[in-house]
Amino acid sequence: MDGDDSKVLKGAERYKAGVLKYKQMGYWIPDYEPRETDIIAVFRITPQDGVDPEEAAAAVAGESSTATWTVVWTDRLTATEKYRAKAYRVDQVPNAPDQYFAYIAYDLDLFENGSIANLTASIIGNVFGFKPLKALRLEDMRLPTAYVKTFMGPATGIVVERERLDKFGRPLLGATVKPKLGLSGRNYGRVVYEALKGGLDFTKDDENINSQPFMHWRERFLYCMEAVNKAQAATGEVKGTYLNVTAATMEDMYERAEFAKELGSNIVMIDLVIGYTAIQSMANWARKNDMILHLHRAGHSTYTRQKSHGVSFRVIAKWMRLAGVDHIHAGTVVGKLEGDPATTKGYYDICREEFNPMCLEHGLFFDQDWASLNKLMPVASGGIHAGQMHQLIDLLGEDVVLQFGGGTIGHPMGIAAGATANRVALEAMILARNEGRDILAEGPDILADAAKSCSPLRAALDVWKDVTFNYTSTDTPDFVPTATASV
Ligand SMILES: O=C(COP(=O)(O)O)[C@H](O)[C@H](O)COP(=O)(O)O
Ligand SMILES: [Mg+2]
Repeated sequence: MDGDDSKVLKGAERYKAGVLKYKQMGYWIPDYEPRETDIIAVFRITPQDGVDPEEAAAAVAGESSTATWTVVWTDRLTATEKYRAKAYRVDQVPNAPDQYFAYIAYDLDLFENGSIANLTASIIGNVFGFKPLKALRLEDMRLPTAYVKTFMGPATGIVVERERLDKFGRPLLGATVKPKLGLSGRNYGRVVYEALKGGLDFTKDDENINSQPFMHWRERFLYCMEAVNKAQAATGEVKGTYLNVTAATMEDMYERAEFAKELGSNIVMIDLVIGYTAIQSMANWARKNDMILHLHRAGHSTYTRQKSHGVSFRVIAKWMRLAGVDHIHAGTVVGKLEGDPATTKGYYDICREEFNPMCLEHGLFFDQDWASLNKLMPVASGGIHAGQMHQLIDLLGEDVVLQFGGGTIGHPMGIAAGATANRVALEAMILARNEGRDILAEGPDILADAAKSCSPLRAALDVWKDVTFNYTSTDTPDFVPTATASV
């Protein structure tokens, strides 16, 4: 094409058969002011060498909305200017000369109401394999109220979950049953009973426990619910165990969920790998059946962890709040798995706030109003132990489930003692916080004092005292963090 190839072409020139730049086709509109009802996505783009970043942004807008590689006259049968996504801003990423943040606005009419599958087919569809880009990452999205309101949101929500469990003013405590695979139903149920009787609120199936030859699902559900009922009778507290209903088909998942309900379970669990449509179906089921729905984010790190390509977990957290799960694994900062403090704070805010103000330091690129959707309980899990209680409460706050799998079941005095150590550590720390003490600075002393009258806590502190996971985070914010982030 001759002349200025960054200008939007008009009339006959625009619709002549052939190939045009995406900018010429109208996908780069630098003076576009997004409408209140537009969905906005910010992508991190790494253009191929020699590709103009604005053209790359326009290409992303094109391929994630209406365009193909060549001019098609059938565009003229549509309200094409409305349906074209519009790249309107490109900023260099701080300290990454080959990367750019591209802002793209999408008209609401491009999307079906209440469907994560439909949203994602556009926003993370073809575009991630696009040749002019070396890499592409979806960093954040602004979801307009008009769109948020087409979703049901969390089936139960934090407020109602606490009321059903009759537990207030402190984080909830859980544990993932270990070993992850291989226990028989009877032994599995014993682990659950010991952990709940010892002081935990919840136990949980691990992500990969479904219905294997060593323990079929009905066997697990029967022994687990026997354990829950006995532990409730022994302690006088409400207890729960996340029964993982993840299975090969929706029919199997419904069957398992119905059986969990029949046995009196207050919670069921699914894995992120079941897919967005299955998650939304299970959220609808949970809402109709007064069931808390726990989501384990199994698989997310395959596409969330690397900064240059994939989808940020903050976007997954937003989609999951829309989709309607009640619990979501959101990181621990101090544990065994990836979790920068500032980035993690952004995820927790997405789960728990009514309104997220823009906060680049925590990776939040936009204001986000949650329009009265229920709050989603974040779950901190993965390599944590009682000796970190002060850090966990300081970093993650009160509306969170703290899950100690190895940190309960690996206790030298047994599973119930492991649970007691965690419960005593938690209650000592909440009491100290409520008395106005500086728990971050005084945490180790508070724990040591509590351990004087609790030998299980003493043993936990002794055995895990030196365990930390100090590695450099991969997924860090690009904008200078403010003082130490606490959620
Ligand atoms: O099995 C565990 C934790 O076990 P343990 O407590 O013994 O380490 C969970 O699968 C991880 O928390 C998942 O990670 P994330 O919560 O980051 O999704
Ligand atoms: Mg696990």
